[in-house]
Amino acid sequence: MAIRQGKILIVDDNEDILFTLKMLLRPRVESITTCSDPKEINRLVSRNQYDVILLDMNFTADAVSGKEGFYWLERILEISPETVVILITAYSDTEKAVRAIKAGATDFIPKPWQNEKMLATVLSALELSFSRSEVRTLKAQKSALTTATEPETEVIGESVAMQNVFRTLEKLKDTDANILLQGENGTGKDLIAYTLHKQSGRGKEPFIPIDLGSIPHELFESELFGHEKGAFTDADKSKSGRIEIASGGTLFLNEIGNLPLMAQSKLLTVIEQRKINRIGSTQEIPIDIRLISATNTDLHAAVQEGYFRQDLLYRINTIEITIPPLRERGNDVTLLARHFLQRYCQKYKKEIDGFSDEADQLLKQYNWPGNVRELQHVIERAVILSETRQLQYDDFMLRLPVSNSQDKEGKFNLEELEKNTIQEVLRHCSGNMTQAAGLLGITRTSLYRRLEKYGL
Ligand SMILES: Nc1ncnc2c1ncn2[C@@H]1O[C@H](COP(=O)(O)OP(=O)(O)OP(=O)(O)O)[C@@H](O)[C@H]1O
Repeated sequence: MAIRQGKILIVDDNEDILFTLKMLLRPRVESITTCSDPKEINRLVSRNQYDVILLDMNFTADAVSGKEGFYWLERILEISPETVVILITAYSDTEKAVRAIKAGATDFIPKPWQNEKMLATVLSALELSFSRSEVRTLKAQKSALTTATEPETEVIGESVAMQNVFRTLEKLKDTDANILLQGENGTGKDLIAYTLHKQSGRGKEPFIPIDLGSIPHELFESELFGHEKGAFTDADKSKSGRIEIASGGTLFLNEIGNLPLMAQSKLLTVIEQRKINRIGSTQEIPIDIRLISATNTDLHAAVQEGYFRQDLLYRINTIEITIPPLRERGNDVTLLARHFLQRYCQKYKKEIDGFSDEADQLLKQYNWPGNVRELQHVIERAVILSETRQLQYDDFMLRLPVSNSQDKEGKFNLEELEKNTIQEVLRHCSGNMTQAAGLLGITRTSLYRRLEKYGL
């Protein structure tokens, strides 16, 4: 007969009973812990996530009333409200049984028990514990779904570069292939990932994003894989990870290049075996996810440099899509600028018809190191500050030494422009990194990366 997954704790001060129960349950249940001293309950339950606890009602201090059993039942449910507790007693009566159930026990077994009945009760208690855990996962999914904001727009673009992207997206409509989106910050990778999800057969299932660029390294694994109570110092509750929550739908791993090597190998195992173990648990949870990843770094170079696992890259990049930077999208800048102008005029109840010629020229000539996100911020800020019916050059606060940045052949030197922009913005923000990153429309991490690159 199959062994049932799950962790059981048996608490009874009679060693013979502990031994007999262990022998009875061992062939059918994966993990059994016994304990003869109820004072150990606090420690054990705080550090482990038991699915079911079999608890004696009468210990040596008071052999008959069951008071101790009720006391320990309360303690257990205080520490771990999700645990299924079954009470066992030699002095059973209906009144005690009713009290036990009211106090939160799931079942009540009189001593001496019949083996078959005991086994059936324990197995259905395990079943109940797993259903409860499924309900918790569904609740976590629901809250992740309600907190994940839906994009306010569809992907806008008429340039050749974007039309190529749209053609690839169209081909991927009915596939479940793992996709890697590559592109600079703010180019629209999040938005495209969401669009891919919505167009797929999983469109009605959850889309669960996780931004590996913004969560602290020490939380990566617990965010991704979840954890059991007691798995580490601060783990006072069990928690489903994002992979588990995304099951049935799409998991979007943004800034996957930030994943440390240790977590990379765990992720690889998850993708290959299609199951996960929460941290601190041996229980395997089957998962069914479509994976979309995004990065602003060159993962192939990271593989060469030893920062990224090649086998993982091959798993996540069945199809690789490069999202072009805004400066390579020609007239899309104007198209997007008009789109954002309309949106923010509505939001801030302003009446602005368009851009002055000078402002229009600036939008076209500017380098947009922070891409669409930067354009969006620039327009929003300009709409808020503008006092005229047309947005003016000065409203954008983008005075760039554009003409000085032409190289000998008369072409714009993009790196030079980016460096100048960063310097200008840093001066403008008096060196405040968070503010500067916000104005540039990039994350603080990528601002630091660029400062390092340009030796600023
Ligand atoms: N083609 C587009 N049409 C309309 N809006 C866009 C487009 N591309 C990006 N945006 C908007 O620009 C903002 C930044 O886009 P998004 O967050 O998708 O970029 P990203 O590449 O994922 O950035 P990061 O690398 O920093 O995570 C969002 O508000 C998004 O809705």
